[in-house]
Amino acid sequence: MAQAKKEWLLIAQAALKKAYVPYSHFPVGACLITKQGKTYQGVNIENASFGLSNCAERTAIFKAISEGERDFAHLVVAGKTSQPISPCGACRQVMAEFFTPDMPVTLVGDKGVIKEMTVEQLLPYSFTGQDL
Ligand SMILES: O=c1ccn([C@H]2C[C@H](O)[C@@H](CO)O2)c(=O)[nH]1
Ligand SMILES: [Zn+2]
Repeated sequence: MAQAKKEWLLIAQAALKKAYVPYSHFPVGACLITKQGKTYQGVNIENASFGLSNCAERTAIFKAISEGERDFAHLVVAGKTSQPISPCGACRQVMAEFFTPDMPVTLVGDKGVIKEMTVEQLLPYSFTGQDL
């Protein structure tokens, strides 16, 4: 694996311990990489009103967007799952909003198994601004 990608993986996994998950005890970490190589970490942040919880992927995306970033190269998502973690539907839709269909998304669990997908593979035939 390329050195940069190893580092992104470590950044996503390091985020796991910052997740705020008092209800699910299911931490998720993310590392979003811009085309210029800057990284944004994200974690899931839960709420006593469960539906207000925010996933790690969207936390990383919203952090970057609110800092003015628009051009992204890669997203890495890490879970403590036996299989590579599977992003939820809401996050897939937000990915489709901000990422190109061919952008790579790396999914990892805690057994070292890595799944490489693209945004389009995660959400085929997505609804976007071009449909409006
Ligand atoms: O890809 C995923 C899947 C789930 N979660 C969060 C949402 C919730 O806090 C917890 C359990 O669903 O995991 C993420 O952050 N990312
Ligand atoms: Zn999600």
